[in-house]
Amino acid sequence: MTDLVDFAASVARAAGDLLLRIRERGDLAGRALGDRGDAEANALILAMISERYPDDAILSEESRDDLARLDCRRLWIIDPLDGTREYREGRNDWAVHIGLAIDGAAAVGAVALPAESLIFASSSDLPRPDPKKSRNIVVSRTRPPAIATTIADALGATIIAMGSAGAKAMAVVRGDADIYLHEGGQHEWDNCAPVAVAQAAGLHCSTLTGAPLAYNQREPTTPTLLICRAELASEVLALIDRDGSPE
Ligand SMILES: Nc1ncnc2c1ncn2[C@@H]1O[C@H](COP(=O)(O)O)[C@@H](OP(=O)(O)O)[C@H]1O
Ligand SMILES: [Mg+2]
Repeated sequence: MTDLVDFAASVARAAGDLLLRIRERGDLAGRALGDRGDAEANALILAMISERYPDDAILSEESRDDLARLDCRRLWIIDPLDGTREYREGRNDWAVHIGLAIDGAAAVGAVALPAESLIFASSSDLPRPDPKKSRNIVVSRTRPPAIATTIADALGATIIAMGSAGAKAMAVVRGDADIYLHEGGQHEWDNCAPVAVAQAAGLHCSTLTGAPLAYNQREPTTPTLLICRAELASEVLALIDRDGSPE
């Protein structure tokens, strides 16, 4: 497994460096910048994975979905640029996701936060921050879930809006936040690598009903997402249940 984790991290690093170079060139802006970053990072990632692991299937946000993946035990699930909006805006909260699902579970992952020169991988040397007295909940900048307010009120927590599923999940891994909540749907590439890293860091990962997250599904979507400190999971899930299930 170490080889796979190191490889995922090296791919995330290479794609992140490329995305930084494209943005720093300064010749593109807005949608054109996002499109160029998506396309070039995707091409680099696909080339690196297919050269090293030619028998593995790949699911990418930026490539046609080949359903032959359903017959493969191993599926690389990649988002070359998660938080495209934030990348285009010159912000730091965007990420590269390199995940590997094995038998439908998020087994290996690397998440790069290139604008912060950080890479997180599903290895054992992840930060294990101590719980703080004050609580933070990270949510989407553009699609904050209504349930976050109920949970923030109950826990006395502060809601922080941030772009990118990877950046939010890594905020919990780093200890900057305690809970990441999402509803309204995502695709498997938005959360496979972040969940692999979060699980390796000992965090709770599930849907908002507490159901396990599944990967390499025919329809590669995730209804809702909860990533939080393990000791908060039952309280948060009970609050969501009491409020009325979002699914
Ligand atoms: N309701 C929804 N349906 C599909 N994808 C969603 C979604 N809400 C968020 N996402 C995706 O999840 C990622 C993180 O979103 P957010 O920053 O709002 O939390 C984004 O990925 P991309 O930037 O790769 O498109 C976004 O497109
Ligand atoms: Mg994404």
